[in-house]
Amino acid sequence: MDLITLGETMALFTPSSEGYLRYASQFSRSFAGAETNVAIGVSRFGFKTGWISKVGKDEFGQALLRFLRGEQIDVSQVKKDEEYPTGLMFKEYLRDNKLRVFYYRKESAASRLVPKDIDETYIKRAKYLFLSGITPALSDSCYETVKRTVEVARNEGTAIIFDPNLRRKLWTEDKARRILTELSGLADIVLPGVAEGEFLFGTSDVREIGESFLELGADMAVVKLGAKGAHYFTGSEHALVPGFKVERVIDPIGAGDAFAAGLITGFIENLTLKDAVNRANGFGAMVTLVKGDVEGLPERIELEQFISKASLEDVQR
Ligand SMILES: O=C(O)C(=O)C[C@H](O)[C@H](O)CO
Repeated sequence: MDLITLGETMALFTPSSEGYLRYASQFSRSFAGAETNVAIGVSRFGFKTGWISKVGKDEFGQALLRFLRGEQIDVSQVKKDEEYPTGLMFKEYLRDNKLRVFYYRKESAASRLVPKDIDETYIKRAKYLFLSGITPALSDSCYETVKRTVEVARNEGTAIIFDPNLRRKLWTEDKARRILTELSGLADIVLPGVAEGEFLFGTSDVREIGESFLELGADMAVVKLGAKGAHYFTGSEHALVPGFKVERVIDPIGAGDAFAAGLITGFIENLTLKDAVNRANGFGAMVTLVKGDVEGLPERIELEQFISKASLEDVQR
């Protein structure tokens, strides 16, 4: 297995109209979950991925598993909960590109994950483990499950990639800061945005943020700047890899997950760090061109065309 992930994915309802959700009557249904977004991105590049979770024994759970199998993701480690449902999420598009999300995930099947749901041999078989700061926010037992997974990965040499993915709606600031700091220090590679760095360390200085993650114990930090690109930091290297120009952002949600997916494909292929971050920037940019979290995740040929077109435009400028 090249990559495994652990987390919650919900049925996502997107209204066909703009304005307050109270007035919306028609929705399209897809799925949303940072960890499956990452797995889908890596899988579309031809690598073997798996997802560990729980879904309800309900129609949305069934649909989700069918969708992920269609993306070639191994779902053998997904349990079906008899009692608790698959979580739901709604998006609301307001004026001036303001977007709100509403969760119906309290007491969801995934929030009932417990450490004994983790098959240690499955973690051992993977090269990379991707985790986000969303999962430990779901419940105390999810936090314990993440901790156990991290412990197994560290013992077995599976590299841990952690995106703090701060979700303020899910927990208190104090708890979020304490647990995100703890998990960042246990990861090999951390992928924060500047806002998350500021939340954890009280500074918006990119260099200070990158170095603070290394001081916590990570081997590498890649600080994402959105369209401007990303800075990578290791003990010996630090550089900015500029992002790609995008004419019009259609939907920025999922760009961070796409970035993680692109970076992981680069690591699997042993690209140089600069090339891996450049690819990650390409993934992130491409996802914003299309509505939805995963609809814009590229296949290899599409990414190559996107990057070579962007380089050509740079040369002509
Ligand atoms: O907010 C969450 O919990 C999600 O995982 C849903 C979103 O689609 C995801 O975060 C996008 O990164």
